[in-house]
Amino acid sequence: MYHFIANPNARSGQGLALWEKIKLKLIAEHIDYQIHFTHHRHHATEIAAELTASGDPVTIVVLGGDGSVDEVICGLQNLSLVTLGYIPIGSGNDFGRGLALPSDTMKALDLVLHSEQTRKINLGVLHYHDKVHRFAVSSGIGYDAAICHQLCISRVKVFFNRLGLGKLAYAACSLYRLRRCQPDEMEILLDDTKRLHFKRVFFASAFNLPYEGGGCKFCPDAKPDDDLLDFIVIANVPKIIALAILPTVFSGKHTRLPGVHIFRCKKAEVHSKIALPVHSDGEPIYLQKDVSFSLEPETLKIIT
Ligand SMILES: Nc1ncnc2c1ncn2[C@@H]1O[C@H](COP(=O)(O)OP(=O)(O)OP(=O)(O)O)[C@@H](O)[C@H]1O
Repeated sequence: MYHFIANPNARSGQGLALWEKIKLKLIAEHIDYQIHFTHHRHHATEIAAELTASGDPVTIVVLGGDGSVDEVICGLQNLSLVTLGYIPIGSGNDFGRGLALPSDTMKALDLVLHSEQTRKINLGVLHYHDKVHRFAVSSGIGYDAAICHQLCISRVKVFFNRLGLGKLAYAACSLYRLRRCQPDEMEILLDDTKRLHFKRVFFASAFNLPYEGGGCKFCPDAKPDDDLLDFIVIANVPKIIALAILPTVFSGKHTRLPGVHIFRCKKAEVHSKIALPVHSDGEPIYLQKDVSFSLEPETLKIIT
């Protein structure tokens, strides 16, 4: 039995129409399934928690964007008994991109239904105050999170999604937020031993997969099954250089530029002098000064 958790609102409202196409194929192939639509933010977390509470093996298929994946993994219990399939119908789809899953809806469905291959992946964990929040792709503090916060409140994403140009929404918000960004000091501690101090930090982010922001390859070498996080800090360069770095992240060539610092670790603690936006898989986690990133001890099985 496949449990589909579907965000009808993904890609600015196109999720429902895509589900109708999927449903026809499931019926035609006599697939045993249940559909669970999300009705509000964080609903996918509640559904995932209910589906995995019993302690029986369960196959869950997420139909949505990176935000939906994030909400589902945050609800999962008994990780070792869960098999997760993913049909990317969001605007960013960096989870699917990072795992090289098909971007075409029907091809992704075909893979979920007929592939016999699975891959065990790590899940990241963001810690803030006394709270934890899992992430599948990336989580960060500063400028990249400010872009995510902006995307959530602006109409730009809806506008570009209607034109089928969802990625441009991220580009537009990146430029808008860069003008307003005030880089400030951060203390960073990696694996309890390596202490770093940066004076003018744009952002500091932990990556489980290479891409965020709809295809920006910030950590080109991040692997989801190496039991490590790739940790990037963009700091100590003038804004004009930060602006020059932005287009190079699509090719991954930014790693050679000044101001780009990439580390590999199991745990990163960040203490920012000022409260800054935080995100987990693009979902806003308010403003924070102290956050840390680590890995979930258990892995999650993904249909690939
Ligand atoms: N029924 C709903 N109505 C309104 N918002 C919803 C509903 N279901 C889920 N959401 C919210 O929609 C947000 C975005 O969802 P999702 O990530 O699936 O799509 P997307 O934003 O188009 O894709 P991406 O995250 O890849 O850019 C999530 O924060 C989720 O909480």
